Amino acid sequence: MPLHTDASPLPLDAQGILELAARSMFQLFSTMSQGMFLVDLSGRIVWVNEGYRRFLPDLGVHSVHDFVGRMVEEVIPNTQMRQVLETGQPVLVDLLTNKAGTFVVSRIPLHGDDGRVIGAIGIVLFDHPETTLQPLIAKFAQLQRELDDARRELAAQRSRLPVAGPGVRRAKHTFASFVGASPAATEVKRQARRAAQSQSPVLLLGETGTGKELLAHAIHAASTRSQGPFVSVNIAAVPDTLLEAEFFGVAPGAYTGASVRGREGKFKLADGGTLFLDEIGDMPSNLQAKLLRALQEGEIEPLGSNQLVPFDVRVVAATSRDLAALVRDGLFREDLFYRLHVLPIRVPPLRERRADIPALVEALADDLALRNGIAPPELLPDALALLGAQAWRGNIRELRNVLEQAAMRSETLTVDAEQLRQVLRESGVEPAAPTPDAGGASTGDDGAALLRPLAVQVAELERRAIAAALSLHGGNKLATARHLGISRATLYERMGQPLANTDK
Ligand SMILES: Nc1ncnc2c1ncn2[C@@H]1O[C@H](COP(=O)(O)OP(=O)(O)OP(=O)(O)O)[C@@H](O)[C@H]1O
Repeated sequence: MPLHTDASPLPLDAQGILELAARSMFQLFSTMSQGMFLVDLSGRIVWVNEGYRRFLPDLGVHSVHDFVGRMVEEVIPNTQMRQVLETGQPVLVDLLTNKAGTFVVSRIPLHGDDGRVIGAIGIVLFDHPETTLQPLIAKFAQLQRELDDARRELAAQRSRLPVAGPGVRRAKHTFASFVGASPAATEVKRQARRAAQSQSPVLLLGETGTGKELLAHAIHAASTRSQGPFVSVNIAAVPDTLLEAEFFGVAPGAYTGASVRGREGKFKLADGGTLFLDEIGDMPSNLQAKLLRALQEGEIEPLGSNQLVPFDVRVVAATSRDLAALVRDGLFREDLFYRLHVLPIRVPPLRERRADIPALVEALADDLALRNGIAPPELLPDALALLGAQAWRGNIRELRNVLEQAAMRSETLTVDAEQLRQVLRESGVEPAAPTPDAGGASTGDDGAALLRPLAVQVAELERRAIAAALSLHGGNKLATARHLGISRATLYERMGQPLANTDK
């Protein structure tokens, strides 16, 4: 292709092309950047473009005449232009913070014909990077957090301190972290607080993302074992073949390839503290028997050892599966079920406590802001109403994810209903239409509902209580009646069924 045509008159010589390229790039930077200025070899400002002038008031300079002719350090605090003049090395991207704000800047030396530095050019690529570069900064903040976590875990493994090995920590949450003041949330916290006072096993039952793990931490933190370790095992996440070693540990040199020092299992690591067994419904059946024996005897037998090791652990188990149904189907041992089912707590799904949504949104937004180094996203009223109407099958975890994605996409840090709809659709959920009280302003228990005849309201409450207790106990009527503090006969009567003697 010819370089020199009438339509595109490119110079033919290399020098000409270079000069043209330099001029074009200079113009590009001048228009695309937020501002530019030039200093001579002594560091004196000799030129400033139109864009840069708007920073002058924040730098405390009243006119361009007070800027041009001054030494760069006098008017731009923290500038690194002098280093560029002295070393001749460009700084392509840097953050500069001074009284005018934080800026992403470039500094490029200017060379004379003989190759020597004769000055430098300063370019403000972005101002307010905390908003313009938000996705980048958020990503960086997240990577930094992950790096910090990994470093902490590594340091603790090295020093073999049980408090910070993977899954071994002091409790991260207390009851104050469990946000919610609706009747359902208050009741679950009441039950969990009572459970914290006891040494018996606790079984947390509830859909995914309802806060079972958070409650397990809180129970530990409020128990007499709070100074001991909190150790968790997510049974669904560990391959079946590794679970036994994970639970009970491995004796030194137990098998070819086993470490000479052996490995402590989670039971031993949790000694004196709480062992949280998450997704207990996924426990393989051969291990169920071993877990039952360990719980009954208070002793474990590490793999490859024939010695029994005592442990002192309080077990909190959790599952999102219907454990009673698993027992009925022969997939979960009944004796283990009863061993764990001493203090069952049903953790309600979010749709049963919609009144908590505004408070949860506020707490989650603050937490997101803290973790990502941003201002908390602010939800407009239509956005809150939309959130209040969703089914939330993934419960609070899903709410958190939706908020996080919406906040990351919003350029203004306010989130409206349309942005949320988009996020919901992209995660495969068809958004439900907002309902008038969906923002949680009303709990649904007040207003017109409270003015209905008392008998109607009492009957409705009774129906809901029985349904909830039946579901918690997998349809077991005896356990349901006990839970509700009524006789089995009363339960049948309220359910409108004849008393069945064969029923448990
Ligand atoms: N009441 C609450 N207040 C504030 N945050 C909550 C609450 N409940 C849950 N969360 C947050 O929601 C997320 C999911 O909670 P958590 O992991 O405890 O749920 P889970 O029931 O154990 O879920 P899974 O069954 O999937 O393990 C976490 O980020 C947790 O901090």
